[in-house]
Amino acid sequence: MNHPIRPIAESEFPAALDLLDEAFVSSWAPGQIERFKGVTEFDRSLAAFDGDRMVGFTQVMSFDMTVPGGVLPVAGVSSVGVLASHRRRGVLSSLMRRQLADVHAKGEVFAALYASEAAIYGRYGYGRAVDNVFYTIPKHSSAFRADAPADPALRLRIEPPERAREDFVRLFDKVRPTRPGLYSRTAARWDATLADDENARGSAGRLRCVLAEDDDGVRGYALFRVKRAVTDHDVPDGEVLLQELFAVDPAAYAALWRSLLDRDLCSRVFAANRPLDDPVMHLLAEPRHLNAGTLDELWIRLVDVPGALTQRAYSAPVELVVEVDDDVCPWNAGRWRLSTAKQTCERTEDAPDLSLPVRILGAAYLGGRSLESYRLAGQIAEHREGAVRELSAAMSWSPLPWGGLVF
Ligand SMILES: CC(=O)SCCNC(=O)CCNC(=O)[C@H](O)C(C)(C)COP(=O)(O)OP(=O)(O)OC[C@H]1O[C@@H](n2cnc3c(N)ncnc32)[C@H](O)[C@@H]1OP(=O)(O)O
Repeated sequence: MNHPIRPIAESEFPAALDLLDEAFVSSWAPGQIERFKGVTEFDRSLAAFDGDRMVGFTQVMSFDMTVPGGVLPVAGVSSVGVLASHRRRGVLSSLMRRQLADVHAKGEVFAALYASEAAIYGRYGYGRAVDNVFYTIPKHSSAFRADAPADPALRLRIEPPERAREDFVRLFDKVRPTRPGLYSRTAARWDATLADDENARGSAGRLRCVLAEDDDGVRGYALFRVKRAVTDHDVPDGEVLLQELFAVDPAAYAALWRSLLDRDLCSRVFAANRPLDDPVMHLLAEPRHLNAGTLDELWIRLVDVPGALTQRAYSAPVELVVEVDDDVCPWNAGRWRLSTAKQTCERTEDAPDLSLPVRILGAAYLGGRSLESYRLAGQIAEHREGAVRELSAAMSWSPLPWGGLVF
């Protein structure tokens, strides 16, 4: 192998920082380095070397991720970079193969990542599993429907975020099992989420929060920043930049949104990353004013096809033979009989009902991607009429998947 690969020691962390700085053409701010170190698991960090020079890097962060009907350990792949001097020589491919073999050996049945570019990871068996939505709601068009939920018992509480951290953690952990894609946050991940130094603020001002609660406790929270601005005519024109908003019931959810949309001195709310089925669109009297766009969010790779398929729930019963193509993880390749009634997925030599690349199973795994649409795109071969629709219906899930926070 041209570029040997091995896990790095903690003493090699500065070299990894230099490499990522160069690969992403970015600069580390002091607080950022500590936060990044806090979420780095050195025994799960891999580097490729040219002599004693580190030329490629990637790491796995260990999470629990909600899947349809349960919660499973997942390998969160992050911080992938190759020096510009060593690109397009197969360094990334070697790192990806080694990483997937390690994940398989550890027993995690799937891996997840956020891609910097959508063209990179399909070749390694990752499928585009989640789309998110971003939108800008103008305050002047933000009226809610008359029947929007309201609860007079709810109160709003404003706090500096660091004082409400325990409330966020408790509330988030209540919401996390309810939506596929949401994943566990360590204390270091919370440190990064609540980071508020100059670098984290940028031009958007300090991190703020509002909580919705009643006498029994917190029912939701929103984290946001406010970018102050005025028009040429000195009219207040600030913008609320929503970082995250979670609530355990519709009235708390509506109250939090209302408090963001109604802020004085602001003319709009920008939400950069929300689930495709975000309920706010059903609260607005004129939802066209969401000004929405979509982007790919989580990419999912099934590392152990039978393990992954038997450890999620299904929306409809199905029994069929799936033929999987997987040259990166050959242990997945071949024919599998999936039976949701028996909750089994076993190797078989029977004729397949459909054939597909492993990336498409990954795309559908969290329940947010229609297999039928891949068939219509000519990427699934159907050998028995209706088989793709059956599997597509069984794998679909509500609510739609969403990771919510880039790792
Ligand atoms: C989860 C994350 O961390 S996402 C962040 C990814 N990193 C970045 O975007 C940082 C900047 N880019 C880089 O560091 C590098 O260009 C990388 C990591 C994207 C690619 O590394 P390389 O070592 O050049 O990739 P490698 O040579 O193994 O390429 C393998 C294949 O991927 C293709 N490929 C690599 N990068 C890209 C890209 N950005 N877009 C499309 N195709 C790509 C190559 O053409 C090659 O294709 P082939 O197999 O058909 O020949």
